[in-house]
Amino acid sequence: MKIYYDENMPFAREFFAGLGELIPFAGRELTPQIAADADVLLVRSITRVNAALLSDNKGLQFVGTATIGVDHIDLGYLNSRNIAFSAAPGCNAVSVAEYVLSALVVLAERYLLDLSALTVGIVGAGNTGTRLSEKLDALGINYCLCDPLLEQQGDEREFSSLEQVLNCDVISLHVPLTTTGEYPSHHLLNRDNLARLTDRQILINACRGEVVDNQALLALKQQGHGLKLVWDVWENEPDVLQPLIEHTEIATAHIAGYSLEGKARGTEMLYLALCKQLKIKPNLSLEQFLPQAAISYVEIKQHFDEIILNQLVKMVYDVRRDDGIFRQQLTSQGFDMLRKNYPVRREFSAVTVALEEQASSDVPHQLGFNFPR
Ligand SMILES: NC(=O)c1ccc[n+]([C@@H]2O[C@H](COP(=O)([O-])OP(=O)(O)OC[C@H]3O[C@@H](n4cnc5c(N)ncnc54)[C@H](O)[C@@H]3O)[C@@H](O)[C@H]2O)c1
Ligand SMILES: O=C(O)[C@H](O)[C@H](O)COP(=O)(O)O
Repeated sequence: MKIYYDENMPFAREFFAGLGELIPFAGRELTPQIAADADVLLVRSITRVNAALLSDNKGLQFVGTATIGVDHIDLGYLNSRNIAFSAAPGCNAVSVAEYVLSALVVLAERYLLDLSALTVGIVGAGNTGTRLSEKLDALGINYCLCDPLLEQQGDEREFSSLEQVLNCDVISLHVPLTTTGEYPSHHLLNRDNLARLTDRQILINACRGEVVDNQALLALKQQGHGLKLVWDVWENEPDVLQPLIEHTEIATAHIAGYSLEGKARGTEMLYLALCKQLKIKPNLSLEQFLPQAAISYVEIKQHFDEIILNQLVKMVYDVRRDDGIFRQQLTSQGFDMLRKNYPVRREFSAVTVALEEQASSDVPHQLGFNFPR
């Protein structure tokens, strides 16, 4: 069995070597000719899987994407050919939530904001929006959720309309990119509703670039609008709208979900899905492969407070590192290379936090850090 896999998929060799012959490919360079003899095709979001790519392939049995988003996959086409498919829902939701949290901590310090006095509007209350809301709960930060689809399905959480959420101090977008259905998200934020945002608001896009009209946003910023932007995803990646960068507070190369755990969980989920498809009992798990974090144990010797918490968050992940790399190296490296060479980043769960008075605070644990046993 020939298993083609994106070279940017951590631990692919470890997980799939026992299942067939492994052939790596560069995500944007896969052609119909190369893909012609694949039995299994494992991609990430930069490979468009559709009739054009699979025109020469007659034997494909399984397609997997080690990502949450599936907007690069023609699901109808795979279905029409009876090709099994699996995505990796939730694999990097924690990673994105930690990206947003790091951005909030950095902006709070930059502008002397009291985070506990702000309300965060979360658009899209699925895996990522929910992980973010849990972390905000841990910190006592208010939030509103907007997700008309979940609301219609009877999800019991309290929901707000998009209109209401766009009044929040922080707006964080976590929807899939869709162009059809009752609530398409393409240009969900457009010239009209962007213009209604105020100078004091923060807009975070870590879902898909096309959810916000980037040209309209640039025009607004060029008129001197004070809206603060945290921008991880861009319309038309990898050819991003470069003039927008100077108008952002934090700009990154679509890496919000790029914690080692987030990417590797995607690989593990595809391994499990492929084993199921092949009716093989899985015998590997991610814990076997994840290395210990470079800083894996922290002892806090004084009363746990907001200052310590902010230091802790930034110690594990300071989003300014990725913002700096993006601004300095986008031109020389290119968007895709920045992503390919992304430095290791770990999730809070890779770090054990010991408090001298262990009972003094539950916050680190609720935020996702480990407690010592
Ligand atoms: N920047 C990154 O690295 C990164 C990482 C992971 C995911 N993403 C993107 O974020 C998206 C969301 O991830 P997720 O894990 O939460 O997905 P998910 O499918 O678990 O949740 C998405 C939620 O959005 C809701 N939704 C759909 N259209 C909506 C609309 N118009 N208005 C409000 N809500 C709407 C859905 O009902 C669903 O509950 C993914 O589809 C992916 O494109 C980006
Ligand atoms: O949809 C997702 O899971 C994320 O956007 C993911 O981080 C995309 O990463 P890529 O497949 O482009 O490496």
